[in-house]
Amino acid sequence: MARAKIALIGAGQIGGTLAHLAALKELGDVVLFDIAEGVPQGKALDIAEAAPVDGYDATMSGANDYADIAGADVCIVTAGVARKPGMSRDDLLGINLKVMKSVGEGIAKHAPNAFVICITNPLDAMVWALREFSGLPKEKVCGMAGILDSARFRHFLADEFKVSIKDVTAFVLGGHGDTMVPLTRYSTVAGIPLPDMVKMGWTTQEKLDAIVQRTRDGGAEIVGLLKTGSAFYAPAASAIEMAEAYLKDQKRVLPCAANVEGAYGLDGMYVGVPTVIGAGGIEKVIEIDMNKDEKAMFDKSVDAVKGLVEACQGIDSSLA
Ligand SMILES: NC(=O)C1=CN([C@@H]2O[C@H](COP(=O)(O)OP(=O)(O)OC[C@H]3O[C@@H](n4cnc5c(N)ncnc54)[C@H](O)[C@@H]3O)[C@@H](O)[C@H]2O)C=CC1
Ligand SMILES: O=C([O-])CC(=O)C(=O)O
Repeated sequence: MARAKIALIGAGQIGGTLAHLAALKELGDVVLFDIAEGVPQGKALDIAEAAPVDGYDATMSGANDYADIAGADVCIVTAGVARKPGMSRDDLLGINLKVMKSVGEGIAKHAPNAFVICITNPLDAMVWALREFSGLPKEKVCGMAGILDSARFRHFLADEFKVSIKDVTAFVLGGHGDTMVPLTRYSTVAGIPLPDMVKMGWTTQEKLDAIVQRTRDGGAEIVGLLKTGSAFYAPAASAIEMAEAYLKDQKRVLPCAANVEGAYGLDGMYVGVPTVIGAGGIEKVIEIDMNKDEKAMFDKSVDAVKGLVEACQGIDSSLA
């Protein structure tokens, strides 16, 4: 069977890391696309030159022309600008919206059958705009954020409980911003929900609350440390998990920004929810039961995303 083709739109910090991970996992042949001349070609050559050492079979190429992504099975979009200290993700909306327009048109023309994973921020509004601009089927366009936010939550929890990361599960839903919703009731240590871990004396409610807040601030914490940009290793690993689920038809249950129609009382908007990812793309949106407090947090997050979508519509009248 022919190898899959993976197009990485944006060859910056996340794009380069995605290419390397895709190669190490032998997910397919990789095309790195960027408007910056030389950068995608340089990164592609550098990663190809690591293949003899690491022993992976995957071709790497760099491109500045959308024609080179033709027939891609997966497109992962990181094109745009990352924030710097003092900025919120939402400050990137105007500039990255224009980028989504050109990327959406490029994918629609050259890779209309691809499974598209958007990473560019502010995530939920950008994946919505990318879907609008590309016109691709809703189940084939989604956004990466929930896996990253949940991974951060899992890391902090494993550290607090001094247990293996393998035994910690977490679900962070809602928009990828300050209002994201880490769900403690649905996050566990070997199946034991976090509120029970508090009752069992493994931690205190205060410490758990602080971990929840640190998770919400997880992106800003890295931006504050790096100063020149934002996180890229964990974001790339998270998107690769989604691409792999699609390419291998794994039916993984993963929190992703998906187009939610009907579930959660929503009417076709993108927000972070549990999904099933397989060969059909987003094959299912899972509607979980939320108590009053959880629903209130989720609704607040939905409202924040709606505000950003309206801001996009205000900037580009073709989206209205
Ligand atoms: N969804 C999430 O959880 C996360 C989202 N992000 C976001 O991902 C995006 C990328 O982050 P990095 O890779 O660190 O940024 P970066 O600045 O290293 O890379 C972005 C690349 O996009 C390219 N680019 C700009 N305009 C373009 C266009 N019109 N067409 C094609 N390429 C274009 C740039 O030349 C650059 O190489 C940012 O918006 C960042 O905020 C970052 C981390 C997590
Ligand atoms: O914080 C940022 O700007 C990048 C991002 O979305 C994250 O790392 O969660």
